[in-house]
Amino acid sequence: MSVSVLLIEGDANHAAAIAQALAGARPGWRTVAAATLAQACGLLQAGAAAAPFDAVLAAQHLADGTALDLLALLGDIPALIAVPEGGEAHAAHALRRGFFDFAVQDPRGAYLQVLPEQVEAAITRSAGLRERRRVEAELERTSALLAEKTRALEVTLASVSQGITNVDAEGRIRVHNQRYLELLDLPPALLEGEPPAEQIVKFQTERGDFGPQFDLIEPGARGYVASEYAAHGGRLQVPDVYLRRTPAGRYIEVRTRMVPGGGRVRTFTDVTDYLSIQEALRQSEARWRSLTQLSSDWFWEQDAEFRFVRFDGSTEREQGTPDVQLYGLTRWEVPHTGVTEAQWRAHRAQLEAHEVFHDFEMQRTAPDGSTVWASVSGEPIFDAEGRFTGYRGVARNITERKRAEAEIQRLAFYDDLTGLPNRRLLMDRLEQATRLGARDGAHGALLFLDLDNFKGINDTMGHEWGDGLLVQVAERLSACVRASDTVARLGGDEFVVVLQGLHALEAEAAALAEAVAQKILATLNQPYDVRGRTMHSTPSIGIVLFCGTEQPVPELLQRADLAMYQAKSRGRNMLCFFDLGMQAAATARSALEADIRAGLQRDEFLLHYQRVVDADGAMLGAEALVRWRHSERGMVPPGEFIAVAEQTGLILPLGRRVLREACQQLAQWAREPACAHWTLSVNVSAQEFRHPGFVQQVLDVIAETQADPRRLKLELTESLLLHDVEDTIARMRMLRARGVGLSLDDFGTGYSSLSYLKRLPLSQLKIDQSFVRDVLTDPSDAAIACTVVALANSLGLDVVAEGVESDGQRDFLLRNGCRRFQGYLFGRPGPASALRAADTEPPSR
Ligand SMILES: Nc1nc2c(ncn2[C@@H]2O[C@@H]3COP(=O)(O)O[C@H]4[C@@H](O)[C@H](n5cnc6c(=O)[nH]c(N)nc65)O[C@@H]4COP(=O)(O)O[C@H]3[C@H]2O)c(=O)[nH]1
Repeated sequence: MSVSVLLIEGDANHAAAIAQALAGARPGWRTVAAATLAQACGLLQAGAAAAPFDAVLAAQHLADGTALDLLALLGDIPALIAVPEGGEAHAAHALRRGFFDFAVQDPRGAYLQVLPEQVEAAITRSAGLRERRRVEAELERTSALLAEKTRALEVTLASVSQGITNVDAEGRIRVHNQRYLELLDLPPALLEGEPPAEQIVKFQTERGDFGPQFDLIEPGARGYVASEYAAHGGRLQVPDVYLRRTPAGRYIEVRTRMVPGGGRVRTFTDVTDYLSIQEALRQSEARWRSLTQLSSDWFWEQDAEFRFVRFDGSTEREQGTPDVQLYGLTRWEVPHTGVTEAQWRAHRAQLEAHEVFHDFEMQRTAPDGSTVWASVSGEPIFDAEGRFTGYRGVARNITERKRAEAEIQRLAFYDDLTGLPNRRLLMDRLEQATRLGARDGAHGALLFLDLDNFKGINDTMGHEWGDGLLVQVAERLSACVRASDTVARLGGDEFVVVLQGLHALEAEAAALAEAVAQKILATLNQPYDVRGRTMHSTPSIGIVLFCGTEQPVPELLQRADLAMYQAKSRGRNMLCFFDLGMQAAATARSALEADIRAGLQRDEFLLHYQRVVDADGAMLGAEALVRWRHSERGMVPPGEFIAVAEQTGLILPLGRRVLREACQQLAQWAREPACAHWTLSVNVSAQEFRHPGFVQQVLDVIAETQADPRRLKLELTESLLLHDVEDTIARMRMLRARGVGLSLDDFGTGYSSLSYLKRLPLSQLKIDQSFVRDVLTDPSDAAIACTVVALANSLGLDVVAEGVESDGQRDFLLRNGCRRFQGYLFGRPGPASALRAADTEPPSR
């Protein structure tokens, strides 16, 4: 073998000699001598780079601390130390410290004696030794690494939240962690000595861990039935993943993984919390499902660009649009109505500001053409980082509510029959019109219309025709004015037209208003075709101008109403502007009303009586005529207050008083033989007669006063026949059944219809004094008077002529069959006492 040796000796000559000797003994060896450590270092360094040495041989005296330095340079080559024979002890320290590998015997204590074989053997032994050392070092490092890894594994196993076991091919539990013991509540001692897994199962079985009470309620694919497991002694082939329940009530998910070599690793995970969260989630989803399925609301979600991405709930039914048509669209891209541009802008601004919004209402047309109203509320959605991801919310079909609202609005503000604004809306529009007038200085006009003959039409033809006429009048009125004007129906046959912005000058405005009113007159005068019948109707129109808010709206209406009455009293079918004279009359009327009220309270009303006589002038009875003994005005005749009493309803208390006094008078006469046969007529207004309690009131008064009903005659007027004739007849029959006489006053002046006359249970007709007055001079009045007498006779009724002032009149009437008379010719109305006194004397002619 060719060896390269570095020799180091403190003496250069010695070193060289040794090198030479070695080289001589082994030709081919390279022997290099170094006399100093520094030199040796240099050579070694050079050798490491170029021609490495196989060994270094040093003299014993170098086996001290300095050898350390040398050794540092030796690298991986054997280091020999030459020691004198038996001198190894000297080198022991260096050898022990590993500075040198071997001590080479030098029998004579000189290097010269170092044999090449010794160097070769040293090199060989050194190689083995080094290899062993290397292996040992490697082993040490590996076991240290293993120990470290084992520690790390143990720490890991101890810190994981799962229980873990490793069962080898023989079924012994080789590895387990603390968590495994905790989860299955196993005593640590049970796992000592790597016991067979069956031993654990046995322990658990004995403890009762697998009783039926731990069966999973819903074993399903992932669960297993604990009682079965026990029955199989733990040898049940369990699935790779299953769920078990522990006596502690925890749910453990067990996963088994086979490992190479036949063993298996099991993990035990406590999934109780997970399951309860899952259950809570399931419940929550079930709730959500119930909500969406049972509620008529629907739920929606949009992405960050406000496009629909999800719908839950009865959307198609309620929304009127299938979901699929809405996905990917924004709310404003879905065809809609009922939302103005400004409302959309406001809504989009809200969305862009990521604000919560409530009850945004919109309207869509469903595929079937119906209108669907929806109310939408929503809130923005943000992800975990707070980024806006869209909107979600709820929507509700509010079509019914909208319909109801519209209906309420219609009922509240519009007339049901004609669809025109009603009084409430009219008042509102009038307020607006007067405010507008105040701003722009233009006059407006209020036209108050009443149909002249409407009541007659309604009564004679029926309500259907009356309603039909009103609808057509409404249409014609609307056609006569501008869209900005208002046509309203106040009720019955009363209409109001509000004309706005006519003219700044009053005269001009009046002319314009009159033109419109004339147009209305002409239009409403045209014949109507109602339910196939041609009808005629005319209006009376009252007009009042307004400019600004000076006159309160109710007063304007009142003035127009007054003007309308004026138009009526001037002959109907005409228009009349309001003037202050009318106002004065109205004021006087309300003063009179207050006065009548006070008069009733002060008991200022009394009765005068006017005689009714037979052909011989003998007294048959009398007519009671009310008088008002006014504290300031003296005796006021009924002509001055009856009409107002009728208009204001005061006729009811007044009439009651008259009836009571008349009946008392009758009862009084009954007690006096001379007058016991007298009858007494009492005037009854249509309004009184129609009052629901009237018949009973008459009967009560009769009973109370003990008057003989057969002596009482109620004088009714023809105006009674204008309303509900059947009811009138029924009431009359009730009174007649109790013996009360009924007389038709003023016959021939009003609406008398012969057909009615036949059906009315009357006992007497009165010839109105307007016919009697001119009976001698006016042939037609004479003819009427004679006809009434003939009619009464043919119907078997008494007939009385009233207002007879002259013998001529009396004689004419007598000649023509009239046997009863009343009038100044026989006596003026006066107190009852005067009546009796007069009766004792011959009638004054
Ligand atoms: N020119 C003229 N007039 C004559 C003559 N004879 C009687 N008169 C008047 O003619 C009226 C007859 O009463 P009427 O037709 O029922 O008309 C009555 C009646 O409609 C009503 N009235 C009177 N009293 C009552 C009452 O107690 N209740 C009701 N509801 N109305 C009454 O007032 C009307 C007027 O009553 P009065 O002013 O008392 O006027 C009475 C009477 O004074 C005559 O020969 N020539």
